[in-house]
Amino acid sequence: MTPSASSSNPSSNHSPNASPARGAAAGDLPPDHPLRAAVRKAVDDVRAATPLAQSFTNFVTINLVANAQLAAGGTAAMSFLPDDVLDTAAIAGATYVNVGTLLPFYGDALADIARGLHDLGRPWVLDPVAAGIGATRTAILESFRDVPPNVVRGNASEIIVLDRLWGLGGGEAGDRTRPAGVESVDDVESAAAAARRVARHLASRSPDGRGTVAVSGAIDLVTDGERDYRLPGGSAMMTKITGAGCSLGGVTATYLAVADPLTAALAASLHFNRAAETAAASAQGPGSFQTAFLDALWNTTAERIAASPILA
Ligand SMILES: Nc1ncnc2c1ncn2[C@@H]1O[C@H](COP(=O)(O)OP(=O)(O)OP(=O)(O)O)[C@@H](O)[C@H]1O
Ligand SMILES: Cc1ncsc1CCO
Ligand SMILES: [Mg+2]
Repeated sequence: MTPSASSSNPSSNHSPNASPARGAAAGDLPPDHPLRAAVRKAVDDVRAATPLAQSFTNFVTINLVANAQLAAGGTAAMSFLPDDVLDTAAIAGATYVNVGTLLPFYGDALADIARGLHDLGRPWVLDPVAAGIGATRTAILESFRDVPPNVVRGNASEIIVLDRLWGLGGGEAGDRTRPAGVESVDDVESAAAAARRVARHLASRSPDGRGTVAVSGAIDLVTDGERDYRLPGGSAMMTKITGAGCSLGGVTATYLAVADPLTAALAASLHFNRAAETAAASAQGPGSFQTAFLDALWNTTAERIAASPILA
């Protein structure tokens, strides 16, 4: 189906010459580019190995996160206590942390979990949902600064705020944006500089020197701080189901269980975009779209995901 919100959706434009981004002279990566082989391998490896990625996530979308991880080929486990999360981290391929809904004990718990994951050297993905709203969430996100994740996945407003909270050089006078609840009020391109700064910060704190930020929106942006990759397509129907972003974060953790941060973020975002296009073609509205989307996550081939437009 074609929702009215998709009139500006570039999903039908898969041309290598698709307008990439403000000021960027980007072209599609060639078919033999190593990143395409890495993405294809990650998709195959998840389906072969069914890796566990655990989640500490919000209670609005927790079921969709688990189901998307299963449909992508992984397995799920949800945990909220530091001892439970850190014991599970030892056997999980990666951990997903989402700060969408907070409870009083989360402040201490999440600071302990981030420190523990760092000390154990276990990879994790942060989804800084609603960054900038509430002193408790701000304190939690600030506590991650020195023991940060390997991947940050969020919408544009969340990435802009995280850059500011971590004092990475953004936050010019007057730049006081924050999400409207969990929704972005900024477009992806306005978060590009912040995304690069956050990615470089992640890399600087990681023993392997790698870190990646994925900014979701009409054209997703994935950056390792050195190079930007723009991923057109998907469906605006994704904004009509709750948890599209949360489940993308969970599936990014699934891919992080088998791949490096950049490959994991690319594979998850590309997988979501292709599955969303398939789902939109048959859905009658948000309910059937969510069902069709899970089916499409399951059925989309590694070849199709790896052949996606990747503008760099
Ligand atoms: N206009 C759009 N056109 C195509 N795809 C979109 C559009 N907006 C969002 N998406 C896709 O939806 C998914 C979730 O991105 P979004 O930016 O909505 O996350 P979010 O705001 O964190 O969502 P939530 O917090 O509600 O789970 C991504 O795969 C993204 O590519
Ligand atoms: C609606 C909502 N509220 C807190 S988290 C969440 C899910 C989308 O991020
Ligand atoms: Mg979100």
